[in-house]
Amino acid sequence: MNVAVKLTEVAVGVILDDRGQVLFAQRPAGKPYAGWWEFPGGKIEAGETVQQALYRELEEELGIRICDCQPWITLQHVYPHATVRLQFCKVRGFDGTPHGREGQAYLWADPQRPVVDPILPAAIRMLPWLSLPELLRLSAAGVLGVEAWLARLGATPRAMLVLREPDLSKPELKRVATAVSAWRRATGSTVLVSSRHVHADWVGEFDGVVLTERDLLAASARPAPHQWVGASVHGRAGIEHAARLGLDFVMLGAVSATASHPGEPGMGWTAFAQLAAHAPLPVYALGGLASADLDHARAAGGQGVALLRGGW
Ligand SMILES: Nc1nc2c([nH]c(=O)n2[C@@H]2O[C@H](COP(=O)(O)OP(=O)(O)OP(=O)(O)O)[C@@H](O)[C@H]2O)c(=O)[nH]1
Repeated sequence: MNVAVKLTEVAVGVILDDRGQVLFAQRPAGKPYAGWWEFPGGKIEAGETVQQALYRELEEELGIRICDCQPWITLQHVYPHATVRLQFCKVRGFDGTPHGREGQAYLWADPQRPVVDPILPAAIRMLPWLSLPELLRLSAAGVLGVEAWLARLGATPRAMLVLREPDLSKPELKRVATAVSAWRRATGSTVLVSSRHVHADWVGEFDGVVLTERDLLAASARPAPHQWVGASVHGRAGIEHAARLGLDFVMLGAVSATASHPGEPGMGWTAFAQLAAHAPLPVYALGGLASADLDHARAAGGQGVALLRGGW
């Protein structure tokens, strides 16, 4: 028998300050999971949008009026008391000073060292994702030329880089990978390698892997032992499979027309938003973009932008 599950819709605010700290609130006595820490928010009432519900909840709970709020992650979680669909939004701007109007404790903390404990199971999944940058750079030695790109890499401070070079010869790849390893050590950067290169002996030290969509769809488990695992996807099937495997992010594209695929129009921001704003993991916009597109990506529910030519 198919029993319909009642879904409780919840709007959640991941409120960020200029130093990257987030605001945690403690669930008050009398509620399920009393004493556990969470991000502020609450149930969406009939007829409300996510943003309207969050505006109301944060004013009621914390006395603040949000003015910069974007969708980020949507996920379902089954608790003994309810099945919830949580729509996490990033809040980067608000008026007023947060104060616990319902007597609950709250505090600002670094999401990588949150000091509060215990944190609700569905909220804790956001913490590693909060250390992902908004700008992901894809190596561009093949499109800009090896020497030109290595010069630009050398002038680039700490960043998250995906090494993906489908068009270089083996000796060129080895030279690029050696330089990338040295840059990684010198700047404390994070380097992820495309799954098309991951078994090559030249690859050097790196921090994670980005699966091609083909490798993603062929995988039945998250590849071990990497700190970060992402995937490159073109639509809903890829996003859903990446979420099932517990990956950290996807790059979704192409959003705009790209020089790599002349004549093919991109999916555009509307289609990107329909997928990204409902995705259960962070989604970078990819394809024909520049850092000036970051505002579009944020507004569309994206984690940020992944840049090839536009990143250098
Ligand atoms: N606000 C919030 N709720 C979360 C988070 N993570 C998470 O699983 N939830 C779940 O989402 C649901 C939110 O319901 P709530 O009881 O806080 O909502 P509310 O303030 O409207 O409560 P009320 O109807 O009792 O007044 C709870 O089941 C809670 O366990 C989170 O980070 N923030």
